[in-house]
Formats: sequence, C-alpha cells, structure tokens
Amino acid sequence: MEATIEVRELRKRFGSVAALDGLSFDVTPGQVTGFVGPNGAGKSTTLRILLGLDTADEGTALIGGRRYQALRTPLLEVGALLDAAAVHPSRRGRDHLLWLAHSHGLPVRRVDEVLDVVGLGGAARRRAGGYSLGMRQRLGIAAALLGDPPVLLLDEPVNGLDPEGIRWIRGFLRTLAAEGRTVLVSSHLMGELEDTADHLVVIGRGRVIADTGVAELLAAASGDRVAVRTADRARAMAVLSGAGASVAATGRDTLTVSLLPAERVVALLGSAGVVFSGVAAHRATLEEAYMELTRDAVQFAADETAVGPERAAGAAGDEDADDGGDDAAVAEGVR
Ligand SMILES: Nc1ncnc2c1ncn2[C@@H]1O[C@H](COP(=O)(O)OP(=O)(O)OP(=O)(O)O)[C@@H](O)[C@H]1O
Repeated sequence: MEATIEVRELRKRFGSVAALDGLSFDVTPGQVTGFVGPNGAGKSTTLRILLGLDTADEGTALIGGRRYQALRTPLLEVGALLDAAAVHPSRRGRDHLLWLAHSHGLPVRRVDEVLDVVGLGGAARRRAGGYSLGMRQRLGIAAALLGDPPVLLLDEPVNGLDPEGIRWIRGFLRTLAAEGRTVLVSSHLMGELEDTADHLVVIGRGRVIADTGVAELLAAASGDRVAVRTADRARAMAVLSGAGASVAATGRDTLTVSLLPAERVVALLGSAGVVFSGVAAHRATLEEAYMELTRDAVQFAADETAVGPERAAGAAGDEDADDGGDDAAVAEGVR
C-alpha cells in the first residue's frame, strides 16, 4: 500500500456553515506534516472524513489510494488518535488494547510492545477512568501504533502531555517519519511544530491557505526585515521612514524595519545621531509566520477590518521585542 493521504476538493456543510469548501492537499511519506488552522477551520472535519467517521458532500479523501471504508484491515493501514477520552472509563488500559488487537488478529505480545513504547507499561492494568489526560493520550497513541501502520493521523497529540511527554512525542514523531511513514499531526502549538514538522498544511474556513515546507515558510516570513532597539523610537522611525523604509513599532523601544538592509539602518541612525542599543536581522518564528498567514485569510474574508502595518508587526514581534532571542545581532551600541 502506498502510504499517502490524498484529499481532493472536499466539501462539507453543516446547515449554513461550509466547514470544508473545496479542500485539496496531499500528505507524503517520510516526513511529519503539521495540519493547522484557526478554531473552526475544518481540521477535525477533514480527519473525521479521512477516517470514515463522517461523509463529505463532495470530493474524495483517500489513504493509500483508497477510502477508509474500503480498507480491509484498517488498524494495519492507518493509526489514528482523534479523541483521547474515547475509552470506556471502567476498562483497563491493557484490556482496551487487547480488545483492539483481538479484532485484527494481532498477538498479545504486540499490546505489551506498544504499551512499553508509549511508557504506559506500569499503568497498563489500571482502569482508564483513573488516567490523567496525558496518560489517555499515551493510550490513544498506543492504540494508533498497534497495527504498525504506515499512515498515522494524530489530532493534537501533545495535548495534556507534561514536558517529558512533549519531548518524547517530538522525537517519536520524527522517528516514525524517518521509518518512512506518513505522519499527519494537527496542533495549535506552533512552537512544537517548528521543532517537529517538515511540512505544513495550513487551512482556514475550509480551504488551504498554505501547503509548504516549514523551512521555506520561515525563510519567507523572515524576509529582509531588521529589528531595531532604541529608546528614541519616534526619531528613529522618522529617520528610517524618510529614507524609504517601511517601519513598524513592535514594542516600547523596538521597531521592525523593511525595505532597508541592516547596514544601511545602522548608517542612517548613526549619522542622524539616534542612539540605539541593537540592530539585528529578524528571524521569524513559526508562530509568527502562522499568524501572518491566517491573518491574511481573515482580511481576505472581511476586508473592512484591514490591519495596519504597525499592528501587524506588533502582533508578531512582541516576543522579539522583549528578549531579542531570535535575532542575530549585526551591530550594537552605536552612538
Ligand atoms: N457536527 C457538527 N454540527 C454542526 N457544525 C459542525 C459540526 N462539526 C463541525 N462543525 C462546524 O464546522 C466548522 C469546522 O469545524 P472543525 O471542528 O472541523 O474545525 P477545527 O479546525 O477542527 O477546529 P478546532 O481547532 O476548534 O478544533 C466549524 O464552524 C464547526 O462549528
């Protein structure tokens, strides 16, 4: 079976709401693909249709070239974590997996293997009702792995995990992809995806906003912008705008400058006598790139709420404004 997800022109309405509005994307094996979008964008609906839990009004959603309903041994072909709470509370963790394994003729040995893989071996004989959210997430991931499937669909797998668990799943997803599996992971935590995902499918209002490599997206979002830290913000803005730059205030003493290289910014501020404590090439975070992408989609849909450059850069740049941690300093302390 070719381990690939193909979504083509999916449409789904719930009454007057178009949850999916012609959604198309592919997920290829050997990499982790993040599936992201604002609340209500249509992520869960897409995953539910892919897993045969809901039907599309139009379009197709295929796993390995076939609809989920046509898979003869689904557990062996696709592993899914949709709702970690979907385990009967009185059932013991191990019994839940035994029941699933039995339905597919998998050996008991495999149940104990996946319990160990997710670090739940010690709690396997406790009732799921007494599990923490993180433990239920691990049990759900164990269930997804049971059939050693080439395709994994995980909805918010980091949800409820402690820092050790988050680190574990990050490495684990990378390992699954390195084994050549197709891994589609929805998440709201861009910081997590920045460290984990190779590719992103960003959706909004039931449509694809971006289908791109994470590295390309970060490079594009970083652009040629320059971050400036100065106590004399107003004068710096006047000098740089006067030289043709586009300037946005991103904090009490920070600016983001476009259309001028860092060296020129340093020279202009220096010759105008504007004191500054740092000028740095700006490197976008995935969170920032994502906010820009999804904000554009909202602007497109409701153009009366146009967002000015100052607010736009401020929304994305506050973190940098405070710690400058993502910036590669090119000049310091020129008077
Ligand atoms: N069963 C349903 N009945 C009515 N409306 C629904 C139903 N399921 C989803 N919707 C609507 O479809 C749209 C897409 O919802 P969906 O849950 O797929 O989004 P999502 O991207 O998963 O959101 P979130 O990030 O909040 O989980 C939303 O407007 C939602 O209210």
